[in-house]
Amino acid sequence: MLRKSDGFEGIIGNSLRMQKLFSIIERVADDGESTVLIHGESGTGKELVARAVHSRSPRREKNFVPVNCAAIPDDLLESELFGYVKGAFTGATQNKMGRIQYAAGGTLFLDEIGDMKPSLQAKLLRVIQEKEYEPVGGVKPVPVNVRIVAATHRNLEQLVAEGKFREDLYYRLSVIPINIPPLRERKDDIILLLDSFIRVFNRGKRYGLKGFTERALNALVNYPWPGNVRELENLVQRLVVLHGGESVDLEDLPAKYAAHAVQPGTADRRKEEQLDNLAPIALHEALWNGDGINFNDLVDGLERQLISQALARTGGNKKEAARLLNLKRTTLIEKIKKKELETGIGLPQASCA
Ligand SMILES: Nc1ncnc2c1ncn2[C@@H]1O[C@H](COP(=O)(O)OP(=O)(O)OP(=O)(O)O)[C@@H](O)[C@H]1O
Repeated sequence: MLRKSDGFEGIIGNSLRMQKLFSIIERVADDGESTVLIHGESGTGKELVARAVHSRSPRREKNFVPVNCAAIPDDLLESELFGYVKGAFTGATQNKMGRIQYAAGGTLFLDEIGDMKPSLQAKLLRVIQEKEYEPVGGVKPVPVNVRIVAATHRNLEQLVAEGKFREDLYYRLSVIPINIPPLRERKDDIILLLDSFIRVFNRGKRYGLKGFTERALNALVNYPWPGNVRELENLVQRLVVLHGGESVDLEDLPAKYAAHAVQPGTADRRKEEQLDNLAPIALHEALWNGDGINFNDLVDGLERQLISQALARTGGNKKEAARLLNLKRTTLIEKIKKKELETGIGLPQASCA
């Protein structure tokens, strides 16, 4: 069973980076007004984060309106966003409400904001600064109260430097920047995500996917996931269809994933790498904010993750998990009880053959 700490508003993750992200979302949502700029590679969950900001905010009773600026042709985007008045152009036989108006009182999510053309950037700036806009063909400004949450996978600062994005809009948008780390920088979340999507895609299936062998899991954890969580989600969906009723072994994975299998003899090197990696993870600068850190929570979170991952790798076998963790079995059992992990262990037996 997934525990509350394994995710937030449908965003799965319990790595330290994600825990930090969840607490930022909570603060930002409480504020309810400031403009937010979410940065992250494709498939990292930018829309999920934007939805979480909305549904935790005082605006939650009003609409959350997503607009993908890259998916709508430039000439249509203006009337989509701002609406138009009757007679504005041939074919405008009646007034049409724009998505900004539809989001009034709520949140307008502008995905791929880096693709917005300069004339629209100017109109958007007016919405943020003056809280008003003019529909296409309109002469009277219309007041609107909307929170703008924008997202991009591009480097907006660089676009500003290249003269492709308005500097004043950039500063207005990035009042609160939120950065979503790519999956390869939070590998601790991979097993949790696999488990979570297996549950989702197994639902209602006669023969659900049983899980992964340790060899397969190792390859997936090593893989760099350029398409991030979306790619992982798609892979699990495909495996559920192709291997329902079985466990997925290394040979069952598509070649590009299987190519990341751990070669025999590299285990010791990996252990050393893990030790080397531990310090930067634990001391990551992003953890620190003005109020300092919550030492006990962070240490507890790290222990929970290590225990859940060891249990996942051993199909819930505590003796084996204790061996992987180099802990006494009794110490591990004590920790599991103390942390109430007994019924909520990361993966069910079935998820890791
Ligand atoms: N942490 C997560 N937990 C659960 N599902 C996730 C997570 N991150 C992303 N997803 C899922 O991955 C898919 C892509 O997420 P989303 O559309 O929010 O990403 P995005 O960063 O906005 O991508 P793009 O930039 O390509 O639009 C969705 O199906 C979403 O539900």
